[in-house]
Amino acid sequence: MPGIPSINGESYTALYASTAELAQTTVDFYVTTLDFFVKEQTSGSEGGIFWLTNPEYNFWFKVAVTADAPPTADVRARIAQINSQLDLHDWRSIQSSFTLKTTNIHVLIERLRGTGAVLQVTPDEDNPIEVYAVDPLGNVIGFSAATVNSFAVIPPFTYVPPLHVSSLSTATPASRRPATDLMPNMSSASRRNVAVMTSGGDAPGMNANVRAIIRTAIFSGCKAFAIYEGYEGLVAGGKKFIREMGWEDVRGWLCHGGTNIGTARSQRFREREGRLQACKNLIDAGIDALIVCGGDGSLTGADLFRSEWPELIKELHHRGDILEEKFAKHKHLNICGTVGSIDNDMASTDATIGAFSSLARICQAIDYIDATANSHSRAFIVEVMGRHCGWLALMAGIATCADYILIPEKPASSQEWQDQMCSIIKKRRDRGRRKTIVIVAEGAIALDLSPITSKDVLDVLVDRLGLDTRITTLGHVQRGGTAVAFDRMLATMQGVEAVKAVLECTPETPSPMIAIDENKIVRRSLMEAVKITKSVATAIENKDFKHAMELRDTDFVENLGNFMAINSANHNPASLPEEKRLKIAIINVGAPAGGMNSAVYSMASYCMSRGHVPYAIHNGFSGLARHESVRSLDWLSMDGWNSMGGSEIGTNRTIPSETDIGMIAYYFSKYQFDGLVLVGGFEAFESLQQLEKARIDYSSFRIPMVLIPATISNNVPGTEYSLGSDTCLNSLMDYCDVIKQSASSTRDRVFVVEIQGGNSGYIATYASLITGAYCSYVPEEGISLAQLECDIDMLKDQFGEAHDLTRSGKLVLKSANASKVLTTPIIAKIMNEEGGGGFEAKTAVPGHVQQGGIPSAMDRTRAARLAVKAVQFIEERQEVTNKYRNDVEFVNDEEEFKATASVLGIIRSHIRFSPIRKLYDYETELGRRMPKRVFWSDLRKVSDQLVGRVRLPE
Ligand SMILES: Nc1ncnc2c1ncn2[C@@H]1O[C@H](COP(=O)(O)OP(=O)(O)OP(=O)(O)O)[C@@H](O)[C@H]1O
Ligand SMILES: O=P(O)(O)OC[C@H]1O[C@](O)(CO)[C@@H](O)[C@@H]1O
Ligand SMILES: [Mg+2]
Repeated sequence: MPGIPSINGESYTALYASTAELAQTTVDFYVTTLDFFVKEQTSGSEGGIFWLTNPEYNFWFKVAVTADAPPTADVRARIAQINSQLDLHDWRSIQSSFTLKTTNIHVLIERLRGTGAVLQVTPDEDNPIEVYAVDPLGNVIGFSAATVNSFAVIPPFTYVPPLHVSSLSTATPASRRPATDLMPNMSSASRRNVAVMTSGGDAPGMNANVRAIIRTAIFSGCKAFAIYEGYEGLVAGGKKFIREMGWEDVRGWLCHGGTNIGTARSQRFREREGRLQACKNLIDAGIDALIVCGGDGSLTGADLFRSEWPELIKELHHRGDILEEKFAKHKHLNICGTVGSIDNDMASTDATIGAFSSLARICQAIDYIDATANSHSRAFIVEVMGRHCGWLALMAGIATCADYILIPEKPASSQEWQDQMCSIIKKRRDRGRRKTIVIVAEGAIALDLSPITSKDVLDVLVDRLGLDTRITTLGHVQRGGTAVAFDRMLATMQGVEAVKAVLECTPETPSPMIAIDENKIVRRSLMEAVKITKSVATAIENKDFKHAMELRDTDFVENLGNFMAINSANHNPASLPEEKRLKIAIINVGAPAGGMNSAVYSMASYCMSRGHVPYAIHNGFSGLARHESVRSLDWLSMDGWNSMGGSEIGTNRTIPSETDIGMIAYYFSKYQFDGLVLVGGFEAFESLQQLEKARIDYSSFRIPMVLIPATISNNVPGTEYSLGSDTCLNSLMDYCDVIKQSASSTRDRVFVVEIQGGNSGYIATYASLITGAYCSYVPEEGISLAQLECDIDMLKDQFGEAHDLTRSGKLVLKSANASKVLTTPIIAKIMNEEGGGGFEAKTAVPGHVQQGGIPSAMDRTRAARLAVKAVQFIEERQEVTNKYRNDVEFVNDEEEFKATASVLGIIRSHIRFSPIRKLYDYETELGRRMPKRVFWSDLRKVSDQLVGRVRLPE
């Protein structure tokens, strides 16, 4: 050991790694930069971040050291001083050691040696320290966050062969570019051979899931395998069915429908003998982690396989089919489920991969049928899939305003459903509706569990109502086509999380299933999820329908309640007594966004079902101030609005202060509104803030007011989801798919696509993730020349590697506001200039096409859910606003009163009402019209990771 000099006379205790570790030295590393590092989300954490590099292999990684201590000026100064002492390009100058001392810890980087960097750490007694390595994209890798007390050794690096060769090219100077192929990741002991399979009915998004799993596994230093033909392939085994996959093998898969690795319904796997063979095949292929993407059946099979594994392997060992060494190595099956099925019938997750794509197909078909039904004044019975689950039928019913739905979860006696259906349809027809749509889930049943078929429904409509009726069975069209934006995102994020999960699992960890809870990707217990799913079937078999419904996710129950209420509109007696009925206004503010019409329709219909009078304020606040544009909404005039884009009641960006707020207050008073629903983006947010502020002067504003965020930019503080953003992503995705196809066919072409979104990079980031764009430039990051140069170099390399032989079109997405100087045409010009003829760059500007035409099924159904919640909020807060209606004194101070003007948002796994005052004062960057915190930053890393983009350290 060389002597350890002290810096600035700091004292420390030196502890050394085992000499065995040091003896394995193969390459020297050196510190290239040293920065101050604040660990995100842990207030007061601090430490140092170190970039280590190995010049020979062009490989970089970071070591971060943090401690729970507030960063002091003293610490910052000391780190800066150490920084200045380092010659960043001469490793010899730091051959000897240096010390970092923060308020709580000493960190000594004694020597940075080939197979591992030795960190020596002396923690303050009460403050254990987290030491971990992160890769060049900032992901925590191999050496997971661990609490250490004395020292930590970054495990040996493994040279991963360059599977995505293009990012390995030496054309870019080694000093500037980390090679993502050479991830150090984990010790060989913890490296895994990760396999993925798809099973059950194919579902749009399965390919995105497989792509994410394969690439994340490779990125993490694992070998990746695909098992072809589902469990059938697993039972058959061998190289034909269990194939190692490379980075390039899944290129372009994001936009493919179905599953490229095949799927099956396997009888053999249902037998123990088949599973025994599957066990052997997995072990023979050396696979030690299996990710199954499938529906309830597939995951039930996976759970059974997991539980039987110890017995299966023992039997194989006993028979002599596997040797001792393999028996010891594979004692535990590391398994994980990603839920892929159009049926959305798996418990513990809000959505399965493919369900929203299927819903989109159904809605599109019903939109088409609507036109012909309307023309002939006919009734149509549309039969949809879903097996024993009514989710598709229910959500399609909400999205298309169907007249009636029949689903397995809500069986009724023949008499009951026939009477109810006929009564609703008759009243609607009497009111002038020319068409009738009934959606029948294929699993619909009556109380005695006998199936209700489309033909049964047809007979009733013909015999009792005399309607000219047709049946349309949508069939496998529902499973076809490319995945919608949400499914591509869900599948990708689930894939990334699944690989993380299998790498983190220990034999003690219960097998996970990757789920989504509102807007958050979460891990759930596979066993639990399977258990609950099974109990739904059992409850139905036992005719315990109430319990079956309770076992479905809460939003299923909520959506069903909403459908029933909205559907009854003003045909049934109102559900509230006279004295509780209100006058509620709705207004659209800002640019048009998909789902605005559905929000108005659902709000008005729900109001009618309760006995409230819904009013629409047409043409925004300027419309109201100038033209008294208040109209009550009648049911028939809103017929068909759900499938229409834009805003039928008009919308504009005027906020109250820009028009006559006194007039607005006057009209609120004249119409005696008891509540206001605003639907819109940042202007709606500002409008709500101004009305809230003006409550002190105008008592007519002392009513509950709620904002449903609706903007393609998704930049409203207090929510992670705005209506219209999904529609926008889908239209942008379709646009990008077409552009990419053109670029790929022409070969060697890059399209720089200009994306809207104001100062929010949300759309560009998500679009990049779901289209497989090479990169996105967003306002939050700006565009550095160094990064642009690096990107151009990488593109050049990648096109160079492709040698014109493969489909090699690329997309670069650029938010219009990412840079004032580096505009879209200029970026394309620079690319052409600097690309050295290696590729051609062109621009594409989708402009307002991004607002989308017909709103997506997700925007329509979420609009309905949020609109009902908004009305419920207004009902619930009446008492509070009444209390303060004449009490100016409290208007400014009372928390409960302030909270009656709120934003209705989805935040991670919660639906939340956040008081506008709190959001405006503390969580908004007014100048940039943005929330202070964006929730999607991590997604950018995933995006980069999945296309092998190299990100320079900031
Ligand atoms: N109880 C079980 N035991 C063993 N294997 C099972 C079990 N249930 C299902 N599987 C396996 O999973 C395969 C797929 O199951 P299933 O046909 O129910 O589709 P799924 O995964 O539910 O997807 P989807 O419903 O979307 O078609 C089956 O063919 C079978 O091989
Ligand atoms: O494609 P298959 O094997 O006929 O199965 C159809 C079934 O698969 C699903 O599409 C998915 O489970 C169900 O909705 C439908 O009942
Ligand atoms: Mg199923």
